[in-house]
Amino acid sequence: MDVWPRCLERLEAEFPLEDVHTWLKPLQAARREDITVLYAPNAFVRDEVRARYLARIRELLAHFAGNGEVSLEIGSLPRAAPEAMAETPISVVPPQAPSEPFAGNLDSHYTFENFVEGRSNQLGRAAALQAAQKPGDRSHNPLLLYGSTGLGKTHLMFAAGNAMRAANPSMRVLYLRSEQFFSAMMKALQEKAMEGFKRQFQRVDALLIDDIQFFAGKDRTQEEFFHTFNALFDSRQQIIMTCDRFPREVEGLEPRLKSRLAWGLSVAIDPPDFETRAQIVLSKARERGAQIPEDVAFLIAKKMRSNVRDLEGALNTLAARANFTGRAITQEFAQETLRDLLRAQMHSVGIPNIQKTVADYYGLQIKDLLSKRRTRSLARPRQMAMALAKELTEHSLPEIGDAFAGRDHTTVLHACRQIRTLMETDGKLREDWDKLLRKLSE
Ligand SMILES: Nc1ncnc2c1ncn2[C@@H]1O[C@H](COP(=O)(O)OP(=O)(O)OP(=O)(O)O)[C@@H](O)[C@H]1O
Repeated sequence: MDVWPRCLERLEAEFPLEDVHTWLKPLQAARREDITVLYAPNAFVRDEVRARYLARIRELLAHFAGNGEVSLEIGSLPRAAPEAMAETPISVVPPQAPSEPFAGNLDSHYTFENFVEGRSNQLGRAAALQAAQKPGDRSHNPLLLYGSTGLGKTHLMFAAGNAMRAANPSMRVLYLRSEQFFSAMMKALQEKAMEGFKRQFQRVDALLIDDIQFFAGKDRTQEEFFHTFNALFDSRQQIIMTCDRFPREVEGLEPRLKSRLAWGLSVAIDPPDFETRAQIVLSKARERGAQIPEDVAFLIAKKMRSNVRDLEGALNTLAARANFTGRAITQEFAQETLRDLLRAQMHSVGIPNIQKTVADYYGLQIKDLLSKRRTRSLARPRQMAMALAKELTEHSLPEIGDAFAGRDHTTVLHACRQIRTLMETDGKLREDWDKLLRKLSE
């Protein structure tokens, strides 16, 4: 069946590599009469694929095979050995004899070496490195990396796990998405096998748990996780977790769990700045052997601000199209290929949106922001809003000036310079800038 590899190639360009490896690569495809049958190795994968990818798979099959009908089943192709799974649903730790080395389930692709460091992720990287070098040390146990989607939290978590195993190959590092913890626990409950479920964690030296916001509202899972957490913590096993926001802001997480999560070190990962974004594009291009000129990397970095996954998606689209058409990746080619993607990004933020966000952030009215009053409590937020408009939109300085009650373009220029200079010395202002950028990029 040659249609599935082509679909998979597309899916690889569209979804994060880690997800493709976990959910899509393990699928096996066959044709039955006129429909495509996809075999998932277990119910867990089947359900995840159904929920997250099936709609897109249907579209791609319709495109490549002329028929998008698909049946998603559990099983494997006759005679074909199913691919090894990164995880099994009930036994979260791969089964093995005590004397065997721990197989682990880390994605070895994600390392510190291929993580591009910038101001936005410097602390997170340093913390993950520390955890890797001194696992279990109270100064960074548990380590919690938080920030919005696609900013490299999972990458850093894997990098820490891989570094632990590189330094000490016998180290047993287990990676679990929170959904996996949940599903395995539910299954253990149904099968009255909770003791076995709990025991598994005693065998690991470090536990990496991704996206703990998923636990919100799931009381029994939280309780179980709480006990697992305590047991690991007490015996000085390193715990690394990620969350899409600061846990205190996650509604539906139990207070005692929230407080426990904050025991060690919590570090925010912010959206990368322009230079870091450009470096990431260049680094990812090198990794996949694509020839991307710097000006194209700058173009992508300038237009796509919110998340690294989107940057990667843009790069993958370019590389795939260049491969397909045999054309070189130039500025013109990139503009043409990414036109819709770039337009969608630009639409998302306009000057009125920036003014409203900044006004709300500082507790002001928009009319104050636009007024002629020059008190410092108004002037600084106003400058911030202008600088953000320059950073986030394609509007010229005179256009931005116009949108701020007809100010001159030199005023806007001054605001941009002022904010840039202050950011070097004023930590609070820098933090405001980062938070506003994050809000506007969501
Ligand atoms: N600084 C960076 N250097 C290199 N690659 C990066 C960097 N930041 C993010 N990435 C890449 O971006 C992609 C998304 O990152 P990752 O999956 O770690 O995000 P995340 O923050 O865990 O998102 P989510 O909350 O959605 O799980 C990955 O392919 C990762 O390698």
